[in-house]
Amino acid sequence: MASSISAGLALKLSPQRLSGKSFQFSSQLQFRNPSLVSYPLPTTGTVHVRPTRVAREVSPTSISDSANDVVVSSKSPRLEKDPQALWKRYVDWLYQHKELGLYLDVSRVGFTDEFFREMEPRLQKAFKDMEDLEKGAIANPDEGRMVGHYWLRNPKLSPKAFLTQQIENTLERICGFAEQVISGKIRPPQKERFTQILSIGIGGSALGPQFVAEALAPDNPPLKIRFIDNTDPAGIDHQIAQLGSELESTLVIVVSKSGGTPETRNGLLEVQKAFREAGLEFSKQGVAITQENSLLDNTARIEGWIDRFPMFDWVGGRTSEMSAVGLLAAALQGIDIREMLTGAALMDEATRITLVKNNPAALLALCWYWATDGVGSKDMVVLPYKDSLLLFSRYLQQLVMESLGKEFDLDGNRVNQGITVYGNKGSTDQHAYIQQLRDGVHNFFVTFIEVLRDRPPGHDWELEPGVTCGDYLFGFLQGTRSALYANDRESITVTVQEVTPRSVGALVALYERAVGIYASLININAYHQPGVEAGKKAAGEVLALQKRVLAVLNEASCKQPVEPLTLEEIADRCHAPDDIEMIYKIIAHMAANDRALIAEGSCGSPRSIKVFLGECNVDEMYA
Ligand SMILES: O=P(O)(O)OC[C@H]1O[C@](O)(CO)[C@@H](O)[C@@H]1O
Repeated sequence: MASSISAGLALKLSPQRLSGKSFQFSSQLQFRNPSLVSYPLPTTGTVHVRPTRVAREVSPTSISDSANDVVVSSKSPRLEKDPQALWKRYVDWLYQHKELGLYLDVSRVGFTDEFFREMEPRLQKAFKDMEDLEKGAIANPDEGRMVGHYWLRNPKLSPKAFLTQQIENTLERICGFAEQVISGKIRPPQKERFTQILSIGIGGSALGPQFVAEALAPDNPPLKIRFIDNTDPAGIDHQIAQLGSELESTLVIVVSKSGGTPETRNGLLEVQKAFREAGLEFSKQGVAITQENSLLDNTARIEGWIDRFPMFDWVGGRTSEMSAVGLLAAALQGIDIREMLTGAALMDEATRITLVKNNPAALLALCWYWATDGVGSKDMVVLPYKDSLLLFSRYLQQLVMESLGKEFDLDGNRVNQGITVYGNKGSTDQHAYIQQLRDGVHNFFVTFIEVLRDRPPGHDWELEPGVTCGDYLFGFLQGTRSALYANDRESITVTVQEVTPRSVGALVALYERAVGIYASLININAYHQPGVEAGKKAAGEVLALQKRVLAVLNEASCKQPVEPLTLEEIADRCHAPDDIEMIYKIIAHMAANDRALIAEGSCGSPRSIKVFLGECNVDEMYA
């Protein structure tokens, strides 16, 4: 029987208390987390709270459902504040990986022992899922493929000997190629050696290499890297202009697993045009990283580019940092890629341990579940206190959000899962948005990334008695952590000794595994991205409509005299009256780029516009 909820206040429902119950409610009721209720959410009526979610108790709450009345008040969870009890919690839960010099502190996340016990069987299932994955289970049912990024750092783990061979051969080829490029054995036609890398790719084909370049490239790398990761023409022009005459000594690496991503294709075409205009032969300076037989692979083969490296079907874009995608660029910048692989392999071993307390990825996943109620109710703010780790949050944004942000769970239930990730670096962000984190809306938890080594040995100095510049950075991290906690804002701290290829490899592996475990806890497929397709498809439709608009305008512009058209007329002649808004946007964009001319009116008042093309393309008319 349905209970009635009388609450005009913002509330946080405790899923365990309300689990499985139905409630009458009025429009006054606001759900702080609408995803806890079944869809769609009406303004009046009955809601059903999804059963069987293991989540935190909201404490203290005043839920009284006597006489069918449920009054729920919102209070932050009470976190332990007694210094001695906190110290005990810190010590009891501190995770350390000795060989990696990595620590994980989850003491400032307030999960209870009861929660931990309840999650234990689900974590054991997650470990089993991860084990199956590593053994080659089809973990991506709708794409019918294995998920094997773990094999990249331990090829012997792969379920087939030929895969082991492929991974090892590719690594050898990457190292050999990088050596030859750096030594000048492989060189551009008109220069002694390559000095620059221009990497073209997007998403998982860019974010890892960008993060690693920022984190690990030496001050004077053998080859400097820059990226084209968008189809923004001005952005592309900027990169090419920055290269200037060094285009002659630029190695262009085109990275695309599918080999057909439009942004990457466009970047390639733009760069090839720049090469032509500079009188350079692109094929002598181009390298492809892509799946065998993709469009990009075939193009590179037919055009005779310098080399091609494989992207394996069983490595997803967002987990491809330890494949050729990340390793080739890193090796060319003089980064020790075998150390990166070692760091990742060590972390992989550590995160296979089935004792939750000794498994840092499981601890992370557990904290995420606690902090977000297992439904993404809070955002993950990632704050590395180290400039070189600036791009870690952006890298994690794709890894976490593209993996976990799913509409349906594995049983087909609509769940709209995910965890929002953002952040830049500390202490810089302290002067931007930490104010809100401390005092404002409580919709996040923080992950601090701490680096113990401030500078290479021998370079430190005290800028005031007893205090270095790095002490300030340390102080700001600790201070922010304390200040947030004092106001019931939870945080995790990951600490590494230094930013090295090994620790960066370990961090990548840590988060890859945490995402895998968390995906299992919330029962979603972390290895596909069906939502991305919707945007791609819609973009394709816009471009198709633009072609029709152009054809209609061309026909009218070829008339004598030219016939400027209103938006309604264009929409009518395109047989797309419902698309008039999009047609308006297409015209406004074309007009801003001098490709359509406004004969009458202005874009500010769409109904007034009459438009035509500056030139009549007769060939187009009869095409
Ligand atoms: O490497 P590709 O195939 O060009 O894809 C780039 C990115 O696009 C996505 O598929 C999303 O569209 C990401 O998952 C991927 O990393």
